[in-house]
Amino acid sequence: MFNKFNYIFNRKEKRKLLLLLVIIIIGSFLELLGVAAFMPFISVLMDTNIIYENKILLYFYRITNFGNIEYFLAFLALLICCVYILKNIYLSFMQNMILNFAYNMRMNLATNLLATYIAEPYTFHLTKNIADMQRCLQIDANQFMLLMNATLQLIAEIMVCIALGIYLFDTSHSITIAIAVLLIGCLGLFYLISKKISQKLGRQNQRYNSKLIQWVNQALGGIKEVKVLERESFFINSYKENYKKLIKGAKNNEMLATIPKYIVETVCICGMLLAVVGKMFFGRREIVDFIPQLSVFAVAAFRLLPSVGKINSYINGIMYGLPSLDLIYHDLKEVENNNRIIKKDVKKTDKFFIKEKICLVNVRYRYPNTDIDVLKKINLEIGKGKTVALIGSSGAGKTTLADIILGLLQPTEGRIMVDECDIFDNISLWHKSIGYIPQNIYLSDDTIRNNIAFGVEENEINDSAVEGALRKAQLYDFVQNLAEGINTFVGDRGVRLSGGQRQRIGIARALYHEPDILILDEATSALDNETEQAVMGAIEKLQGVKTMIIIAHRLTTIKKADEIYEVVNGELVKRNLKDIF
Ligand SMILES: Nc1ncnc2c1ncn2[C@@H]1O[C@H](COP(=O)(O)OP(=O)(O)OP(=O)(O)O)[C@@H](O)[C@H]1O
Repeated sequence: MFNKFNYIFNRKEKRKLLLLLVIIIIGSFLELLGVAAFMPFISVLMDTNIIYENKILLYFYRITNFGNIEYFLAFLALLICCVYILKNIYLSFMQNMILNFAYNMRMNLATNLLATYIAEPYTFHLTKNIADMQRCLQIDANQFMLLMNATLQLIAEIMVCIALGIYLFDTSHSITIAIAVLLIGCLGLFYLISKKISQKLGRQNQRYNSKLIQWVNQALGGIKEVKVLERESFFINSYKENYKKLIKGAKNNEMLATIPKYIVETVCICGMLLAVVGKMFFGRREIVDFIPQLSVFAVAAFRLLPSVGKINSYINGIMYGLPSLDLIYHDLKEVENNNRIIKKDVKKTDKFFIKEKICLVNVRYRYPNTDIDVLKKINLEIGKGKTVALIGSSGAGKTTLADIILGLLQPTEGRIMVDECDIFDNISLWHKSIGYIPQNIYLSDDTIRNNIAFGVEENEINDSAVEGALRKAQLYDFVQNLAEGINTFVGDRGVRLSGGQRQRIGIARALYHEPDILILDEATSALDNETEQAVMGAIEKLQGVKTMIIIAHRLTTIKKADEIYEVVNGELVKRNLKDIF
């Protein structure tokens, strides 16, 4: 566990943690002071002669110069109040620091995880389940925070128990030993039994949480099909079934965490009474002599009982959270070992300027964990300003080829060159030069303006570029007629727009940053003939100005292409316009 913490925390966080530990140690001494402060007060209350027997008490009695025991007692009471006020102010400050640290850790961890997931190669996302990543970012990061908080609180409570234990041992060996033996025995046994159960419940909790997210995504993501097929109850029941299993585990774990509280209370009270009874029968002193000691034990118990109970619930919390720590550690380690495409810093205005051509040289591609080459030996030259169309049957490998040209997939063999440069030498620069229009445009629940600029801060959006892109995508008139124009919200995934409008927003998005190269992957296949023609008309106007790669099923969309290639058995075969039409 500590190795994993060591891996997850950065240097700054480790320094903060060290500082917190020092603050916690000081806090436990203050707790001790809170209990110990009662001893002189009770002793003087029981027997005023103590003042003359105890050097410190005598010193205070003399310098305060009250001359009256009642006033001196009131002074001691006031002193205890002050100790408690200061101690508790300090402890609240300490708690605030612990919570701050744990919550900040949660935020940093979740942000780091998201950043690492996003930075991963596209192939990582092809194999990873989104619900698992969502759970890791939300639920596991939160579990980690709870685990972190529980560990710090556990250290604080253990420190308090040790400090108070030493003090109590000094006050009465027998009572302390009796209680300690009983406590360690009972709680040790309980811990051994509950450890495995808690970890198992934690792992179950992870699994069911993932499933819950998955059911929500499936039910709401496919709401149209769910409604038309009237499968509402299937999704609701599946969700509820999972929830039942989740809450059963969570409840059992909560229960497991509360049991020690009752054990501790029973053991402490029984232990203390046993020790007193033992002293009464076998001790050599009068029972009245033990009253100050017993009072201190009562005060200590008042502080210690909840503390020991909490220690157990923290241990339980740690066990329950361990699977989340394992998973976060595993995910961070996994991505560390992946070969990421190294990105170089580029200026906003930088671009790849094609002088002559884009070349695909002997490109071979095989998806990870498969044993078939989807693309075998692709050689292709696309001259500057030319439009190349790629056709082929379903599953032939057109999208794979587009993803390789986009730099999302790295060829298993071969290179993608822009004049003399390999695009993977500076992938950011390449991405700035291309506009990509996929078959399904992802629209966020935001305005048309923000969806076109996509991922650009609102105050940095270039409105004339948005307008230009809208015009080129044949959307300008439609947007002008909307009551709120470009500030109209499109709804989640663009539900308030028609398929054709969504597609054209995607085209406008690709054109917004004025790329030199356009890659269209079945970009117009969802549009009706008329809209498709209008959009293709707009795209055809860019012919000669931009270098274009068009993947299409409908041959009408590639009529004006300069060259046509068909993907057959993982290879490219040049086709003639006349042969196709
Ligand atoms: N993530 C993946 N892992 C393994 N194999 C994959 C993966 N994605 C695609 N494939 C396989 O690669 C082959 C080519 O798929 P691709 O999507 O490139 O075809 P396509 O020509 O674009 O098809 P369509 O026209 O139907 O979109 C298919 O046989 C497909 O099963």
